[in-house]
Amino acid sequence: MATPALEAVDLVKTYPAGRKNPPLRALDGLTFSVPEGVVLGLLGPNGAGKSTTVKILTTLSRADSGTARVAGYDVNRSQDEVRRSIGYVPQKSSSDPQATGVENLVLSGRIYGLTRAEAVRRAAELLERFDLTDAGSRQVKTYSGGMQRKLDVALGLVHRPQVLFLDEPTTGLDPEARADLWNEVGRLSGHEGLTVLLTTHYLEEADRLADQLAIVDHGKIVTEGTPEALKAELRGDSVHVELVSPDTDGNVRGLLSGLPGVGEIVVEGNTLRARVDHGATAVPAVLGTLEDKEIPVTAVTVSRPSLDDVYLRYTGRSFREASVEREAA
Ligand SMILES: Nc1ncnc2c1ncn2[C@@H]1O[C@H](COP(=O)(O)OP(=O)(O)OP(=O)(O)O)[C@@H](O)[C@H]1O
Repeated sequence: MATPALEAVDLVKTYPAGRKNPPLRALDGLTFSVPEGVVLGLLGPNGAGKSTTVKILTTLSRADSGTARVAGYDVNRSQDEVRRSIGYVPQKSSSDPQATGVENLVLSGRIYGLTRAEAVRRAAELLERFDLTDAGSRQVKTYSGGMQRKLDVALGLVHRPQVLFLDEPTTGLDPEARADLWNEVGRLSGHEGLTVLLTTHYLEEADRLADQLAIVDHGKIVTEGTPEALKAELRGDSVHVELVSPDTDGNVRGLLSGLPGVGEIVVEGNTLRARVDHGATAVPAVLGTLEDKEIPVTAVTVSRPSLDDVYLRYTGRSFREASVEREAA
C-alpha cells in the first residue's frame, strides 16, 4: 500500500496548568491518515484541537505521546525533512506588509534555497497562478484581505511542497473572497497532486473543499469520511421549527419526541431541530401536535441532513451550540 501523505496515530497533547487554569488535554488520542493528493478537512468548533494538530504535524510543537508522519517522515525524528516537504499557511499572515508581493515571494524562495533567478521565476509563476500579477509590485499593505490571503497561500507553495497546511484559511474574508480562495484550493489538489490539510470551523467550507472530512471534538476524531458519505449515513430528513417562544421547560421537546418517525430532537433558544424518517409525513404531525397545545410557530423547514446534523449525531450537540460553548469557556 502507498505510504500515506499524512498520518497521525494516537496523538495526545496536554497544555500545563496556568496560574488560573487547570491542565488542558487539547488532543486526546487523535488518529487519522490521508492518502496523497487528497484534501483533508479537519472540522471542529473553536478549541477542538485543530491548530494543536497542525502545530505537531508541522514540527512547531511536540505531542506528549503518539506518532505522526508527514510525507513518510516522522515529525520528531526527521524534522528537517518534514519542514522541507511542507508548506504552512498560518492563521495570521506571515507576509511583510511593507514589502511588495514579489519581494515577499522572492525572499521566501531564497530562504528555501532557490537561486535569485529561480526565486524570481517562481514568484512570477505564483503571482500569475493566483491572479496577482498586476498587484505584484505593490506593497502588501495595500492588498485587500482576499489578495493577502492568496499571497499567503502562494508563499506556502514557493518551494513546491508535497503537503500544504492551511489553518482556517478564510476566517475574516468576505463571501466573495472566500469563494475565490475556495476555487484556488480546489485547483491546487486537483491539478498539482498536492495533499492539503485544511482546518476550518465553517461547515460550508468543509463541505465544499474537503475530499475527506474528519470531525474533531474535544481532541479526538469522532467520525470521518467524504462529506457526502457522512451525510448519506443519516437516513431521513431534518426538520427545523422556529417557535415564537423558547422551549425553556422542555415541554415542546417532550411532546414531539413521542411522535412516530421522529428521532433526535435538539432545542436551541427558539429553534427546534428534529431528525425524522420522512419530512412529508412528520411535518403535519409536528404542526398538528403543536397546534393542539396552542404552541405558536413562525416557520418550519425540511431539508436533507447537513454536516451540522452529522456533527450533532456524533457529539450530541449542534455545531453552533459547541462554538458558543467554547467561546464562553
Ligand atoms: N499554548 C497553549 N497553552 C494553553 N492552552 C492552549 C494552548 N494552545 C491551545 N490551547 C488550548 O487547547 C485547546 C485546543 O486549542 P486549539 O487551538 O488546538 O483548537 P482549535 O480547534 O484550533 O481552535 P481555534 O479554531 O480557536 O484555533 C483549547 O482549549 C485551547 O485554549
